[in-house]
Amino acid sequence: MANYQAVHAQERRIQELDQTVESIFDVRKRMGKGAYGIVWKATDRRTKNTVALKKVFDAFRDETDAQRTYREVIFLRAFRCHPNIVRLLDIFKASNNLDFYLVFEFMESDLHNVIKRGNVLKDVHKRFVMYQLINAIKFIHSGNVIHRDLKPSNILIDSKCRLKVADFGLARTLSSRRIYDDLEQDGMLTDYVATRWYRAPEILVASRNYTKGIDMWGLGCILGEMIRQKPLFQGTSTVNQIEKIVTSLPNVTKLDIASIGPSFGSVLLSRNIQRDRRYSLDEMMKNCCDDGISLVKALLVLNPHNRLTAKAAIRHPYVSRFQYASAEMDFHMDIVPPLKDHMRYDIDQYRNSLYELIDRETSGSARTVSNSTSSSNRDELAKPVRVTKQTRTISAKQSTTSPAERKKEPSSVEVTQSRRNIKLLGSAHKAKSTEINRTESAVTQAYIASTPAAAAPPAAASAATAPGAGRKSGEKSVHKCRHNNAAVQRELAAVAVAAAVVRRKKSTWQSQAKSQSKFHTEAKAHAQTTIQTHKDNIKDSPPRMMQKSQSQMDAKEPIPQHRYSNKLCQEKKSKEKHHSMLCITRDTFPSDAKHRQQMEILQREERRQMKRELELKDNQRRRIEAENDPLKETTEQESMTIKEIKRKVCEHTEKKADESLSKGQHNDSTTFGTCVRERIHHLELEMEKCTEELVDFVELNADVLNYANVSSHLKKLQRSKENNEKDEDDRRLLPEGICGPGSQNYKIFRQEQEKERQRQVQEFLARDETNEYDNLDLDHAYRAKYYTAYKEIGKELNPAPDSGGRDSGSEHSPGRDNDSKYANYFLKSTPPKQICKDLERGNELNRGHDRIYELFWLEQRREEEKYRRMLAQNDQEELPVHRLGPCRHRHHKPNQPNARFDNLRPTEDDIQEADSSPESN
Ligand SMILES: Nc1ncnc2c1ncn2[C@@H]1O[C@H](COP(=O)(O)OP(=O)(O)OP(=O)(O)O)[C@@H](O)[C@H]1O
Repeated sequence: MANYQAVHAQERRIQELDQTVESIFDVRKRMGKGAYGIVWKATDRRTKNTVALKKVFDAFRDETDAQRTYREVIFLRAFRCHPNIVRLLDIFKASNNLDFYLVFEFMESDLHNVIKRGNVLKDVHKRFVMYQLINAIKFIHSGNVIHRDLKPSNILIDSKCRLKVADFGLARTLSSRRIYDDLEQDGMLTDYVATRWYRAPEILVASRNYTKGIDMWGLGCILGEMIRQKPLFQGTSTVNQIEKIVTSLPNVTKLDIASIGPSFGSVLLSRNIQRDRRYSLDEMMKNCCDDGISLVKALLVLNPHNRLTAKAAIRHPYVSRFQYASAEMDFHMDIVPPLKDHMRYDIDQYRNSLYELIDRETSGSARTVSNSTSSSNRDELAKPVRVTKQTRTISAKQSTTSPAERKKEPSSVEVTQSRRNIKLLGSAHKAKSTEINRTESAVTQAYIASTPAAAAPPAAASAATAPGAGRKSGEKSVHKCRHNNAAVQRELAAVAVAAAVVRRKKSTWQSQAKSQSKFHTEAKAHAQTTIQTHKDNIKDSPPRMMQKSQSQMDAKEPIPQHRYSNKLCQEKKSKEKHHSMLCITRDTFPSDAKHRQQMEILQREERRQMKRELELKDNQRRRIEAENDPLKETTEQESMTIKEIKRKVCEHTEKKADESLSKGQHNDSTTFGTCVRERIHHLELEMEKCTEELVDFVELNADVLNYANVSSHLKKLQRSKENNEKDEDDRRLLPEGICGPGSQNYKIFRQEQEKERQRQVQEFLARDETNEYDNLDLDHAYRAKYYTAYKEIGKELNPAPDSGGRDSGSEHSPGRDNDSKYANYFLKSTPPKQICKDLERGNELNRGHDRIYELFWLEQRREEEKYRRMLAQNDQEELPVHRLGPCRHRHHKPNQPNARFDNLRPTEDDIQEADSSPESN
C-alpha cells in the first residue's frame, strides 16, 4: 500500500505543473511521454500560439541526467534554425529547482504513431519524410554532431507531412577525438536508448568506433519501417538484435567485423548465424520500389564506413526530387558545447551552466525581469524564468544598450524588407539563400562559442556576468537571423511541395527534351557515318555496295530505325519509371501518345533523310557506272549470277514446301528446315510409340513367346536388318587386294562368306569340347545375371559340346577388342581366305552378342515397365512430400500391406520387394 502511494505520489509529481508555468500556458492535452519527460499541448495565454510544453522531471537527478538535459538544450539551440529540426522556443526553470520546462513549436504527431495507424503514408509521403529526415541529419552532421537516438517516436510530423527531428538528449559532438571516453564513463548507452531496434551494429557490439554512420543506420531502419509498416529488426535482446541484423544482411566478411573495431561484441558478428531467407532485406521489402530498397540497402551496411553519408543520401533517386534551398544548409564549423562533451561534470556545473544561459537570454526582459536573478542565488533561481522572442524584442528596445548599438538593431521595416528579400532568395536564388544560411550558422556557432562557459570552466563562467560587446553583436545577429530564418522557413514550408512539383515538372520536360535532342543528334551523326561508309564502299567496290544498298532498301529496315525503337523503348521505360514515382506530378507529364507522336515524327524524319541519302548515293553510283564501263560489265555479270542463285534457292524452297504440303503436313512455316525438323520430330514420336507397343506386346505375350520363339523372331529381324545393310553395301566395290578374282563387290564377297560360314558351322558343330573360340568382351554389355540367359539361348541355338564345360560368358580375354580387330582386317593385306574365316568368326560372335544385347534390353525394358506401372499406380495418390497432415509419411498402400511405395526413389530393397510382390509375378 505504502509502495502504491509512493508510486502514485511520484506520478502526480511528474504530472503536475509549476504554477507559474500554468499561469503562462493553458495546458490542454498530453501528447506523449518519454523516459525523461511528459509533453503537453498548450496555448500561450498571451500570444494564443499553440506550443508543445515538455517537462523534464528531475532534470538534474544525477550526472547522466544532468548531462542529457544540458546536451538537449545546447544542441536544440544550435540547430533551431533548420526547418526540419524541432524549434526550441523557450526554456523555464521550475520553482522546485529540480524540473525543467522546454517549450517547442507544436507538431501534431510523431512518425511512430503515423506508421502505427497503417496505410497513412503513401509512397510520395514516405519519400518526402525521408528527404526531410536526411536533410535534418545532413545539417546536424555538418556541425560534426551525431544524434544517436533516431527512431520514429523522435520524428515529429504534422498533417502537411512536414517533419522535425526531436530529442537531442543523446546527441554529441564528434569534434573531440576522445569520444570513447564517454562510453567508458557512462558505459550505459543502453539505459539511454529506449529501444534497441534502431541501434547500429557497432553500438550493439559495444564498439568504440563511433561515426556519423550510427545515424545513417537509424535512417535505414526508419525507412525500412515506413515501407514494411513494422520495425525491421525487432530484437528481444542485444544478442538477438545482432542475430536479426546479420540474418538480413549479406554475408558478414572479416573486413566488416574489422571495420567495426575490436570489441568483445564483434565475436558475436563472427559467429556462424543461421540465415533465414525470409528475413533478408530483399524479402522483407519485396513490395517496395527499387529506389526504396536501394536506399535502405545503402544505409543498412554493416561496415559504418561504407554506409551512405547524409550528403550522398540527399542525392539518392528516392529523395532527390525534393531538393530545394534548405538542402544546402550546412554548418561550416563544429558545434562544441560550452561544457565539453567528452567530459563528465558534476550536476551543479550542468545546472549552473544552463541557468546562466537562461539568465543571459532573459536579462532585461520586461516580463521576466523580476524573476531574473544571479545563478548563485538558489532561492531566486527557484522562480520560473521565461525566454521569449517578444521579451527579447522588448528588451532590445528598453535595455541599456547604447544608441549606436540600438541603431544596429533591425527596424521593423528592415525586417520586413529583409524578409521579402529572403522570400525572393529562398525561391529563386538558391546560392544566396545558402549564403544566408551559412552566415546564420556561422553566427549561431560564434554565439555558442562566445559564451564565457565555452572558453572557461563553469566556475569561471558563472563569475563572468557582464556580457561582452562581441556577445551583444552576436545576440543581435542571432536575433536578425531568427527573423530571417522565420521568413525562409515560412516561405519554404509553404512552397515546399509546390516548388518541388514545379521544379520537377520543368526538369522532367527539360531532361526529356534534352535527351530527345541528344538522341536526334546522335541519330543524325549515325546516319551521316553510314552514308559516308556507303560512299566510301561505292568508291572501293561499286557492285557489292550496290547490292548491299539495294538489299537494305528492299528490307526497308534501315539500321537507325532499329536503334530508334531501342531508344524509344528505353525512353518509354524511364518515362514510365518517372511516372510511377511521381504520382503527384502525374498530370503535368506529357502523355504517352504525345511522346510517341514526337518520337514517330522524329523517326519519320530520319527515315526520309535516309531515303534521300540513298537516292543521292544511287545517283552517284549510276554516274560512276556510266563512267566505268568495265566495272559495269562485272556488275552485270555478278548481278546475273546472284539472280541465278536466288532463283535456284527459291525453286528449291518451293519444291520442298510443295513436298511437305503434299504429304498433308500443316506447314505454316515457309522454311525448309522447319519442315524437316517437324518431320523428324514426328518420326521420332512414332518410333517411340512403336517401341513402346512392341515392348508391351512382348511383355504381354511373355508366356507365349518363349526364348526360342523370341530368338527366332529376333533372328529374322536381324537378318532383315543385315539384308538391308547388305543391299546398301552390295553396290560398293571392294578395296583392291582383299578378295580373290571374281569377287569385285561386297555382294559376291558376302556370298562367299556365307558359304564359308556354313562350312565353319559344320566344322564347329563337329568339334569336341576343346574348341578354341574366344568369347567377346561382353563385360560392358551385360552382367553375369544375363549370361545365364545367353547360355540358355546358346544351348538352344547351338547345342554345343562346351555347354557347362567352361565359363565361356563371364570371362573375357583382356586386351582384345574384337570389333576393332575385325574392322581392321580390311585395312591389313591379309590373305582373303584368312579374312573370310576371321570375319565369319567375328560375325558369328557379333550375332551372339547382338542377340544377348537384345535380350538384355528386353529384360531391362520389362523391369522398367514394371516399375513404371508401379509408380503410375502410386502417382494416383498425392505425392506425400506435398501433402501436410498425418498422411505425410505414408508409404504403404492399404490394399497391399507388404509393398512399400516410395515413388520418389525406389531403393534396391524396394525393387526386390516389388519383384516378390504379387503384381510383379
Ligand atoms: N513538439 C512536439 N509536438 C508534439 N508532440 C511532441 C513534441 N515533442 C515531443 N512530442 C511527443 O512527446 C513524445 C516524447 O517526447 P520526447 O521524445 O522529447 O521525450 P523523451 O522523454 O526525451 O523521450 P525518449 O524516451 O524517447 O527519450 C514524443 O514521442 C512525441 O510524441
